[in-house]
Amino acid sequence: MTEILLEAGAIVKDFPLGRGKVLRAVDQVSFKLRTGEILGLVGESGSGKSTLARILARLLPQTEGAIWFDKASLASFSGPRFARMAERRDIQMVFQDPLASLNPRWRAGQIIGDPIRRLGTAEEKQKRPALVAEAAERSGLPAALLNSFPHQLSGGQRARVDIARAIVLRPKLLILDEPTSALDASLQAHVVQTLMQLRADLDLTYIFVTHDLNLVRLIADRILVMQKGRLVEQGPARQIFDTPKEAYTRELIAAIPQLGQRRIDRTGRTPV
Ligand SMILES: Nc1ncnc2c1ncn2[C@@H]1O[C@H](COP(=O)(O)OP(=O)(O)OP(=O)(O)O)[C@@H](O)[C@H]1O
Repeated sequence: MTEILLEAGAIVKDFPLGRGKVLRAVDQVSFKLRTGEILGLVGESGSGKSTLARILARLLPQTEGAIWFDKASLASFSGPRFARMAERRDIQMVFQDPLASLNPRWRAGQIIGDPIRRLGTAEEKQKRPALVAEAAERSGLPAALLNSFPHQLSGGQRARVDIARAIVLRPKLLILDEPTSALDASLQAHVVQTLMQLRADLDLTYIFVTHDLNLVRLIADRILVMQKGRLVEQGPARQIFDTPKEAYTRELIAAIPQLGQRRIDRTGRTPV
């Protein structure tokens, strides 16, 4: 059995709606993530996936509950203090819409190197150009594009800039929030292939947030199913697809178009 990398205990997130009312976006979510796993987080739009992902990445504070990462409690480290912690560099997030998340005034190389500037050691800062070049290459971004601004890049290239930024400090965990949803199907497959290769090469653990159950079925080890902020079902991917317990999960699966039509190899090798 591999070690637990992250544990979430009864996470709750309330957003204030005014007049004392709140929207409970995440409701008592608990799960464990093992080192090396690909955990798929699925559920319909508005079910709380992105909110949970942002809480786990420490981009948003939870209202209640605890998060343990690599045996340390993150609950007591929030906001500015967490930003300077070693754990901050070990958990990185890849975003849904890189055009919205990448600084439009920075060149790709500057964006990729930004985590080094903020969180890197003196040695990493000195080696920044080489580390940026390596992360770009691993992410499939041609070196010639490091001088480009985000708007000068294609959607696929922007996704690769965001991935390179996320891996430049060699994190342990990547939280990927619909990283390919802005791309067309063939580009999606290429980017997922790159992610699988990176995971194998850099020993990464993934939490993959997606609407795309077809993709999750192909790549995830375990799946969490969310509905209205609650975790309604969790288990090994095969079990979730073959013998779903909840009616909601059965509905999600029934809505999948053309199950199994795409070919993505978890090891990162190009399918033959
Ligand atoms: N900053 C916020 N303030 C108020 N409500 C919010 C905020 N962020 C999210 N919500 C609400 O929380 C609920 C969960 O949203 P969330 O984005 O986490 O769902 P999701 O499952 O990721 O959806 P999608 O797949 O469409 O991205 C929604 O009702 C949403 O409107």
